[in-house]
Amino acid sequence: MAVAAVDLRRLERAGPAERERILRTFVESCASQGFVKVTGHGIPAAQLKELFRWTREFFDFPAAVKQTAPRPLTGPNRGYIAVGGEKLSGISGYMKGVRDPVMHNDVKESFDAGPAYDQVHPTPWPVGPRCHEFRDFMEDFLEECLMVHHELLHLLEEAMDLSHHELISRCSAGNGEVRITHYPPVPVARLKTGSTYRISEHTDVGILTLLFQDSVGGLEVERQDHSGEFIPVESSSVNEMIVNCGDTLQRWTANYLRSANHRVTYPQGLKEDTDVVIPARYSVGFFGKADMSASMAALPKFASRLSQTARDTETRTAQEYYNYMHERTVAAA
Ligand SMILES: O=C(O)CCC(=O)C(=O)O
Ligand SMILES: [Fe+2]
Repeated sequence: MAVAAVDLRRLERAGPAERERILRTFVESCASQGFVKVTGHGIPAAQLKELFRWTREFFDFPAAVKQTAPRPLTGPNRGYIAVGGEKLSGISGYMKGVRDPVMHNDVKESFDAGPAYDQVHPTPWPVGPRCHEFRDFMEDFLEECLMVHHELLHLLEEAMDLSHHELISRCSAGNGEVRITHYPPVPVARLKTGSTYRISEHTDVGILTLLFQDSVGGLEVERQDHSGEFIPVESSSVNEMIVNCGDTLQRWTANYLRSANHRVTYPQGLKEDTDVVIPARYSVGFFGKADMSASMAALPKFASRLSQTARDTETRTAQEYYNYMHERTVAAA
């Protein structure tokens, strides 16, 4: 049972029936799996190639340079997080209603860049040779992702018969961050114990995540029809973007669109191997977020899917929700 794929380039010349078919595949995949693969998204292949080149170069910077941009412990993700600095298992336990989730180690390092306009939570940029060029590239790429995110939300509005801007109006500021991640080489045996992941099972908190990955593999999503069972999500190239719904979108649609648990572990092709070292893996995600003052409550069209109590109890703003979830992922020093 693979994750469905859509080619948005086909919308350009599609007649009404073909347009409806493409949009239906998109929204139904978001509803049944929480994930969909997207090509024809408009981000040029050359820019994505350059993105992965910069990602590798950044993580090859001396540790002392990366440490000039440490992630602040509060507020949205911004800056550099060294290996061991984040535990996503703090989220999955909470989301599943487990009171004392087993904490797993995540073996990864990452850097998050937020919007240039955000002076409340400015991005700490690294200082050193090539750091200016890195910043320029990342700021341009973030702008590109914000446009694609906006476009995808328009398509979801159309596919779900929402009035114009019903989703967009809750994220008009263009909020979100680009995260580059490096998963260092790791012995497969270490991941097979179940206590260590490249990134442990979690849901994303935002609206849509746009993910680009190299060819190493290991990303898996939990089946919505078989809890606890995970299926691999591979990209045919870095140009094939993986789109997944976050908690915000699940809440706005009263659980119609699914914020599915996902994780990165050893590639399924290495299932039988016990003594190999899995090579380094790189991925880049854009995490679309709501305006900080936006409501987390369901949109009027979906509210009837919830009980009155459930409707009345969701009074948080996006900022309150994101801060609450964020606190759960900061690993104790
Ligand atoms: O590296 C990946 O493929 C997934 C990363 C991810 O799920 C995340 O950063 O939220
Ligand atoms: Fe994720």
